[in-house]
Amino acid sequence: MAKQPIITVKNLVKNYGDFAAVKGISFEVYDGEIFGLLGPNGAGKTTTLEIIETLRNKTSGDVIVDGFSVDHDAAAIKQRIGVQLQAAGYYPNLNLSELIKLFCGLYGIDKTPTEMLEKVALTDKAKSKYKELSGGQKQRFSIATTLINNPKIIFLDEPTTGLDPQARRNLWDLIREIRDSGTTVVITTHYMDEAEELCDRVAFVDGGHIVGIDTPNHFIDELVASGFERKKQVKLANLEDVFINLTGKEWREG
Ligand SMILES: Nc1ncnc2c1ncn2[C@@H]1O[C@H](COP(=O)(O)OP(=O)(O)OP(=O)(O)O)[C@@H](O)[C@H]1O
Repeated sequence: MAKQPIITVKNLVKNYGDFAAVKGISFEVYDGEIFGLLGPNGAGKTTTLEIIETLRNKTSGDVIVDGFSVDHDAAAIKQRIGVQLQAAGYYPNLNLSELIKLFCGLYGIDKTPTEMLEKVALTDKAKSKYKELSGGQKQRFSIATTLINNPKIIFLDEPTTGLDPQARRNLWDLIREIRDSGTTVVITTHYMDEAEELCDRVAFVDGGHIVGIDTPNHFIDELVASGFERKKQVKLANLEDVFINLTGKEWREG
C-alpha cells in the first residue's frame, strides 16, 4: 500500500536576520511512522519542528500538516498535534493528576488522569509533583500530556537525553506502542543507536539542508555496499548490554 504523507514540507526557508538556519528543505512524513530528524547541534532541526508545530513563523516555503496549511489553518493543526513541553511548562504546585486535569480542561477533553497515567506506567505517582519524578518518569509524564487531545502526530524533541539505559529502552517501547496505536511520531535525537532501533525513516539535517532521507537499514546497506567497513571487529555485546544484564530491564522509580 502506498505511504500517505501526513506532513509535507516544501522548500522551507527560515532566516534569523542575516543568518539562514533552514535553507530550502523538502520532505514528507508518512502517516503511522516514527520519523527521525537527525543532525549536529545547530543544524536546524528544532527550528524546522517548531515551524511545523505552528510555534514559529517561516520565512518562505509550504508546510502542510494533515491537509492543513501552517499559513491559514494553525488552529486546526494545533488540535491535531501533541508537542512535548519542557519542564518549565508545568505548574510546580500541582501533582500529576491535577496537571492532567488542567490539560484536559485546556483542551476541553473529558479524560481521567488515571487513564492517561496508565498509558505511561505512572498511576502510582498520581499524587507526586513533577519535580519529584526521576528523569525517565518526567519524560513519560510529558509524553502522556502530548496524548491528551488524541493527536494524529506527536513531536518529541530529544526525549531520551540524560536517561539511563533501562529508562531509554522503556521509552522506546512506549514510543513504539504509541506508533502502533496509530499516532505518527516525529522525533529528534543525537543518539544514532536510538534512531537505528526506533525510527522507521530518518532525515539527516546539516547546515540547514537535508543531506539524506531513508530507512536506517537502507542507509546502512548502501554504505556497506559502497565498500565501507568498520575498522574494528564489532563485539557481540557492548557495555550497555552488560549494564542491562547486571541491573535488569524494569522501570526504575528512584
Ligand atoms: N531565535 C533565534 N534567533 C537567532 N538564531 C537562532 C534562533 N533560534 C535558533 N537560531 C540559530 O539557528 C540555527 C539552528 O538552530 P536549531 O535550534 O534549529 O538547531 P538544532 O538542529 O535543533 O540544534 P540542537 O541539536 O543543538 O538542538 C543555530 O545556528 C541557532 O543558533
